[in-house]
Amino acid sequence: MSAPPAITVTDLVKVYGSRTVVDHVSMEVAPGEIVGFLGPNGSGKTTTIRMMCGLLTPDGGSGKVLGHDILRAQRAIKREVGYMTQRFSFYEDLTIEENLRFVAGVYGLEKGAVAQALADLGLTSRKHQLAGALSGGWKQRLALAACIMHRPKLLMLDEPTAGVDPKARRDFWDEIHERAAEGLTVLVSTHYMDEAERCHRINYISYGRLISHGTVAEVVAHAGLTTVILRGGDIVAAQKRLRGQPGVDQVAPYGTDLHVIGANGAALRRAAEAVAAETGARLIPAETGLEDVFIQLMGAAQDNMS
Ligand SMILES: Nc1ncnc2c1ncn2[C@@H]1O[C@H](COP(=O)(O)OP(=O)(O)OP(=O)(O)O)[C@@H](O)[C@H]1O
Repeated sequence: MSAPPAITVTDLVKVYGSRTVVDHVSMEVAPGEIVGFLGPNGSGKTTTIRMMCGLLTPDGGSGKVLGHDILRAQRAIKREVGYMTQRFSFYEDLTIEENLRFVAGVYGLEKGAVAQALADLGLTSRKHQLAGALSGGWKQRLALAACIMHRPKLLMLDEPTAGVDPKARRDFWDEIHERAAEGLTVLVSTHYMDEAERCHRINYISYGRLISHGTVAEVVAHAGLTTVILRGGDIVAAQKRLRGQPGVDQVAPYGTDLHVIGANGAALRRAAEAVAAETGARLIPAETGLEDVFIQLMGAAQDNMS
C-alpha cells in the first residue's frame, strides 16, 4: 500500500471582501515529493500555502496536511510544518548561532538542536557572524536552518530564492533535493523557470484558479503549443511583421534569434515561413519552453477574466 499523501486539499476557497483570491483549489502532494507552485503576482500562492500551513482558515473546502484536518487541527499542522516566508527576517545584530538559539527557544527544542542545524546547513564555521552582515545566499541558508530545526515533515517555501545569486540558488536546491530523498515533502512557490524544472511536479495558478498541473513535460505537452525560431536576416523587421499575424501568439527575441509561439501550429508555420522569406531569416523548429507555456496561460487567463 502506498503512503498517504502529505497534502490533500479539495476546493479550497479564500475570499477577501468581494474578491475570491483562492477559487476552489485542489491539490495532492505525495511524501518526499518536491512540488512547485507557480503563477503571476497576486494569483493566490501565498494565501493557499498559508491555508495549508494552518495559518489561515479557508472560507470553503477541506483537506488534510500530514494527516491533520486543516480546519480543526491547525496547531498540530504548525508543529510539523516548516514555513519559510518570502521576506524572512532575523535579528541582524545577533550572530547566526544566537538567531538559531532564539528560534530553538520558541519551539522549546533541546540544546543540541542548534549545533545540529548549524552542522546540517554548513553554518558551523560561520556561527559567530552577525546575521546582518551575511550575503543573500547565507541569509537564506540561515532561514532554511531556522525553519527545519524542529524537524518538520513538510516544508512550505514561499519564493525562497528571490534575490539570491545562481550559485547559492543551486546549492539551496541541492540541499532541498537531499532532504526530499530522506523523506521531507516540499511545496515551493517560485517565479523562476529553472526552479520549476527542478520540481518533481508543478501546479500553475492564475486568478486563484489552478489551471495546469503535472510534470514539467506534461504541462508543456498539455499546452499544445508550437514553437519555431527565426535566425539571421532582419530580426527587427521580422518581429514587427509577425506581431498580430494569425497563429502568432508570442514573439520573443532571444539574443539574435526570434522565438515565435502559437497554439495553432499550421497557421503559425504559414506566417513564420512568409516572414522568414521576406526578411531573409532561416526557420528552425524548436521545443516549447515552460516560460512560453506560462506566458500563454497568463494571456488566456486574462482573456477569461475580461
Ligand atoms: N489579508 C488580505 N486582505 C485582502 N487581500 C489580500 C490579503 N492577503 C492577500 N490578499 C490579496 O489576495 C491576492 C492573492 O495574494 P497572494 O499573496 O496569495 O498572491 P501570490 O500568488 O502569493 O503573489 P506573489 O507572487 O506576488 O507573492 C492578491 O490580490 C492580494 O492582494
